[in-house]
Amino acid sequence: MSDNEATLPDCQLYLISPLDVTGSFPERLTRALEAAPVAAFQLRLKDIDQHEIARLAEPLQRICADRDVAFIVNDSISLAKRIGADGVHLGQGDGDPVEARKILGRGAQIGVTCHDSRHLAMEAGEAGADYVAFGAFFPTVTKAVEHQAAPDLLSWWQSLFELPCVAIGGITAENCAPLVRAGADFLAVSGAVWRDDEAAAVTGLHEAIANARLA
Ligand SMILES: Cc1ncc(COP(=O)(O)OP(=O)(O)O)c(N)n1
Ligand SMILES: Cc1nc(C(=O)O)sc1CCOP(=O)(O)O
Ligand SMILES: [Mg+2]
Repeated sequence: MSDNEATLPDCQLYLISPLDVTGSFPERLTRALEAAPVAAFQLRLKDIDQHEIARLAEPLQRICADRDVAFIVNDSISLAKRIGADGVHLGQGDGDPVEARKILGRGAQIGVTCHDSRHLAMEAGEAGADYVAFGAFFPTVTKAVEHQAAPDLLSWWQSLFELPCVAIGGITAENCAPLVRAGADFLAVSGAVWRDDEAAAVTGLHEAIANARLA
């Protein structure tokens, strides 16, 4: 192990779903999860009613469970509860982490979007979140973003707090090194995985993380 590797936290992949998980998506998810280690998968669907999301979630949840990948639901505490997800990701307008903890229990993984804000992240930590998410680090077409984060936010967080931090927004194998080297515990990635060959993309990200830790 190099000196750099010893001082950096482990950095794991956290995949975010595309908005369409119908058709061949379950096969694509399987390929992605079998290409290289992935820690978590977030089901991020928009403008679809909860019954339909629950129906779409079922095979994906099974694929994740079979491979020990945490299955996180975006936006909705009630949906996470209903389908027995491993956790929920909450944006600033999506609900209270304290309430999520009461409803989902001690074992649930609760993540909170903190944009580029140290204050929001400390608040989320105090509210009992299991991770804080900072972003967007790079331009993204997956979502219209209003906040831009820089790697020094990750270094600052890492130097002061034990709570894991997630980096999100436009992350690719080509641009992820500064985030890994700044101490991101997880890289959350959507477009770079699903826009083309998902297995090659996951392998590429995994290799890029390993190389960044060695450099
Ligand atoms: C890991 C992770 N980080 C941030 C987000 C963004 O959440 P939010 O701000 O609620 O925006 P939407 O994803 O709901 O559009 C996320 N989903 N996951
Ligand atoms: C869902 C999401 N939240 C962001 C934030 O900054 O909070 S950026 C983002 C999009 C992530 O997808 P991609 O990897 O395709 O950029
Ligand atoms: Mg949200």
